[in-house]
Amino acid sequence: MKDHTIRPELREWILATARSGYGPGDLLRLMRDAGYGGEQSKQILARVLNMPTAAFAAAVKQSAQTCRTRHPAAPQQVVDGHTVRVSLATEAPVIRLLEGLLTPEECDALIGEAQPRLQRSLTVDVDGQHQTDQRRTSLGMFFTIGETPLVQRIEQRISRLLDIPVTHGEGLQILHYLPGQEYEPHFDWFDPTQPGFGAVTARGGQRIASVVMYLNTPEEGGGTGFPAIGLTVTAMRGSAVYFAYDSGDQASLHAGLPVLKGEKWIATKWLRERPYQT
Ligand SMILES: O=C(O)CCC(=O)C(=O)O
Ligand SMILES: [Fe+2]
Repeated sequence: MKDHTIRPELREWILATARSGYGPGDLLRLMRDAGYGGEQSKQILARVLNMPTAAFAAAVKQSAQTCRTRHPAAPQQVVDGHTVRVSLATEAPVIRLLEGLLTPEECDALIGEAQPRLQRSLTVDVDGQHQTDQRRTSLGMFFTIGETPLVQRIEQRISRLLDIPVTHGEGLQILHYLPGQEYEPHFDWFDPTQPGFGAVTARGGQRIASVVMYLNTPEEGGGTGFPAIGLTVTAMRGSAVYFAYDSGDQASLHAGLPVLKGEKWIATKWLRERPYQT
């Protein structure tokens, strides 16, 4: 298609709409709603946005798979007959306290399945490499998606509760902390200014939300702290803290506070904006 066949008003409208935050998929839908054919719309949009048509089509496909989690609403949500109470909510950052996300039996069984496979926890450095880290002294392990019937059931429950496909989840991570062990304040999203950003987001894109599930109640300490708002969530068996963020949300800073007495077991589910499981 020749450039001169695109009317200047249309070109202006496309550019203005794209600048105001509409993605390739939205633009395509709007053009079709306005009566343009699918192929014709793709070609016009690719031309105005200065992209090869194939790259534009790939961007549409990607943006169609991009999603956000739904923040569970108070007072409770019933998922597959299982009641989850939403007992605290903040909006900046977005946090929901989820009581009864797991049953005591599920907590114990999950610990039992993870225990034989624990290893020193790793963190992801700025180059996307995994490494041991002084800031994170717990032992941990990862399940693969749907690895056991129990893991599958928990993943299904989270998926329904947050309205996001299971495929957007990273494998469930189990962590075990002993007295003195902690996870110092950090963000779960990947920093776009770091050199490893491309590598860690190549599959699944950015992280958009976390669910930290408490598998036991530590005798003392071991809550999850949100220092930007001065909030400490108590670690209590079966409950969970859900928090959602966009990259750069400084208020989502959080920490696994030191266990003072007893031990702490958690299961963490990190969610990505696009499918992570292929
Ligand atoms: O241990 C906690 O309470 C927080 C864990 C955490 O922040 C994480 O696994 O990303
Ligand atoms: Fe975290």
